[in-house]
Formats: sequence, C-alpha cells, structure tokens
Amino acid sequence: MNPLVEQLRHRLVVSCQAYPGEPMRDPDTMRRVALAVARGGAAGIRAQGLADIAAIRDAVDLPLIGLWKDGDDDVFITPTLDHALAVARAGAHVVALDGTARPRPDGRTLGETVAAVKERTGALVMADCSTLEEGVGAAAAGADLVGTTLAGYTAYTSKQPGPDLDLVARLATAIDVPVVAEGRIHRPEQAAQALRAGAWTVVVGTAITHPTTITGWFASAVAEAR
Ligand SMILES: CC(=O)N[C@H](C=O)[C@@H](O)[C@H](O)[C@H](O)COP(=O)(O)O
Repeated sequence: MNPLVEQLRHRLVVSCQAYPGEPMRDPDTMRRVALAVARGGAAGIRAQGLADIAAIRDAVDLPLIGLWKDGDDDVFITPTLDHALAVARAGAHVVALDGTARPRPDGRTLGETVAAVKERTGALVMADCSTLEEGVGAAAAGADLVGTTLAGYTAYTSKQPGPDLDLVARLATAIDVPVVAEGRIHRPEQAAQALRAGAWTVVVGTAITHPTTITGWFASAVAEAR
C-alpha cells in the first residue's frame, strides 16, 4: 500500500471548494479554510483549481487530492490528460479525475489517462465514479483510490438526499482498491456509517466548507418553524 494512501486509512478528508461567482472563490480564502480544517483534525484536503491547489500545497502539510473542474459537458472533473497533468504539476499528491466510462473530451480512455498520469508525474490517481461497474472498471484501469463522488451526478444515477452508502458497501466488497466515500455526507454519523460500510476514507465538503449551503439548511428550518 502506498504510504500516502495508508495515511488516509479511516480518516477524514475535507473538500475545500468554492464555486464560480461565489464570495469565497479565491485561492487565499481556500488556503485559510484548509488550514482551519487541518486544525480540526482533517487528515487530507481535496481542492479544486490550479491556484487553490498550489496555495494549499504550500501552506498545509497534509495529503492533497486535487482536481480541475472544467466545462459544461458530462465529463467535467479533470476531463482530459492535460488537465490531470496540470493538477499534478500544481502540487496535488493525488489527481482526482472522472472515473466513468463516458467519452472524454480528448478521446483518451480512462486506462490511458491513469497510466499517463502515473508515468509522467508520479502522482496517485483517484477515480470519481457513480456506479459499481465504473468503480470496478477504474480499479482495473489502475486507479489508486475509487470514490463515490459522482453517484447521483450522472444522467443514469439517481440522487439520494444522503450519501450512497449502498454503493460504498458494494464497491468495498467488489474491489481491492481503497474506496473513498464522497458526496452528500452531511452529518458526522453518516461519515461513521461510511467507514462501517467499508470505506477506506471519507471526504466531506459542503457540510464543513460551504457556508452558503449550511446557512440555507438553518434558514429553511427557521422559516418552517415560523
Ligand atoms: C459532483 C461534484 O461535482 N462533486 C465535487 C467534487 O469535487 C464537489 O462539488 C463536492 O463538494 C465534493 O464531491 C464533496 O461532496 P459534498 O460537498 O457533497 O460533501
């Protein structure tokens, strides 16, 4: 087992992302958010965009999963090999990329992409998947980590309110590659359930680092109680 992957075993990774046009969309802000979650016990950081990745890599001494969201097409998480190489060069220890079997904008297969990232950069690869079949395919393609990130975000999967713990469990049984539970983990007990379902690592984003959404949860509850 790679030592960096070992470091993440049964630990919490916090995704520090702000979306286009939002007030916190700024690399220095994300750097500070990453420093803050490190103090709280995060064992790793997931970050989006080359500038955020570079700023966080310099400031935070934790394993860093990087991605680059680009485009409005189906495949938007680190969609091409060039994106993946740039993410690695910006300082990510692990490159997170689309792990589905959908056509990629550069025409490369997932296997070709994973092999090229590993050969050319030495970074590890996390495949963001939405189904069991995709996870099995990503493991066969050489991914070092397989995530449930895209469950509920592809045209052929349905979005549950909470995390897809069933997919976590089925993946953990089916593949030898560590499974990352990611997506709609909104409460601490759901993170614990994900580990009990067989996850190697749990990634939480919105519920820790997206104040607009968290505020919306509270504002709705207050509005309903009025
Ligand atoms: C589908 C997609 O684009 N997911 C993204 C992947 O990096 C992020 O927008 C999510 O915040 C991240 O996966 C963590 O999930 P959650 O924020 O639900 O804890």
